[in-house]
Amino acid sequence: MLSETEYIMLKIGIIGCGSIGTEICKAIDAKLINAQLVAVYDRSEEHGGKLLGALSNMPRLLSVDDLISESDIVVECASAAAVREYGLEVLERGKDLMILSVGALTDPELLEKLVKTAATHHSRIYIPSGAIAGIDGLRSASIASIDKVMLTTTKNPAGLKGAPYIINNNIDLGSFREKTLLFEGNAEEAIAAFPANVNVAASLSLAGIGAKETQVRVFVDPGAVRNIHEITVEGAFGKFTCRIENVPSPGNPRTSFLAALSAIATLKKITEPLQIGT
Ligand SMILES: NC(=O)C1=CN([C@@H]2O[C@H](COP(=O)(O)OP(=O)(O)OC[C@H]3O[C@@H](n4cnc5c(N)ncnc54)[C@H](OP(=O)(O)O)[C@@H]3O)[C@@H](O)[C@H]2O)C=CC1
Ligand SMILES: O=C([O-])CC(=O)C(=O)O
Repeated sequence: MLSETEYIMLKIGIIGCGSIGTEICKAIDAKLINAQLVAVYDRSEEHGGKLLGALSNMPRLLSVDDLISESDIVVECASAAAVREYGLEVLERGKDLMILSVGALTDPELLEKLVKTAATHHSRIYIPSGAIAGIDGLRSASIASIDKVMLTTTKNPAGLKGAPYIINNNIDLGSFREKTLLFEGNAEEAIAAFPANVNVAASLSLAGIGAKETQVRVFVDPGAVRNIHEITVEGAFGKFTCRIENVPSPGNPRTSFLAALSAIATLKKITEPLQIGT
């Protein structure tokens, strides 16, 4: 947990130097956030080196151990495996943790361990809204009863390439000529099937009624130039629907640009006195 003076200049360490990590680092470099980028880490030396080359105020490329020591908050933007490998250690050492690979938290044991560890060590876990809007409304709505949360995701074949569901079912992504339903299930099943494509299903689950009750549909559309997420929530408050047409990141067609912007906005929120939104 940060003291009042430390809020003045948050020390950030980034695990994962891919498309989201790069955008966050560039935002800190451009002084969009009142924070210091102290260290980055990536298992790919190439990605780490490329990122450093794109920054004017170069952070250090450190081991995870040293990165945690140097940081007030560690931002995971690598993979669900990275959450499992490093999440607990960050929190045990009293540092805050931001998680982008939210799908990791559909494992109830890991979620419980992380939350308990954060509570014991007075650290916080931040989950940005990521590539969707509507998390604020869902959190408010979930104070009363919720009857339904449904996510419908539509991506171009390039945005679904490499997913376990595609590989295990021998799906030829090049064979689709029109928008087609590929998958229907709950958020837990969706994360297992598309771990790098529907982390947003995990965020919705955490904000709402859990991964078993949150419904997910995944469409492939060869004509889609954007990553589209449609969200329907119904409950005691009434009903809302939300449709986000995301521009994919240039470096990773699976990941929407909004996901990186959301992480940047969350870091800004941590450093600023005025807190807007639920
Ligand atoms: N919450 C949300 O709304 C969203 C979440 N995401 C998730 O955020 C994460 C980052 O996305 P993105 O930046 O697009 O991903 P990228 O693939 O562009 O970058 C991830 C980087 O992290 C590295 N990496 C992966 N696992 C580890 C590990 N265990 N230890 C160290 N480095 C690791 C990768 O190396 P290598 O190339 O060798 O794998 C790669 O360099 C992903 O898990 C993605 O699924 C994405 C979009 C939206
Ligand atoms: O970026 C997106 O559109 C969503 C995504 O990949 C995810 O939630 O994992």
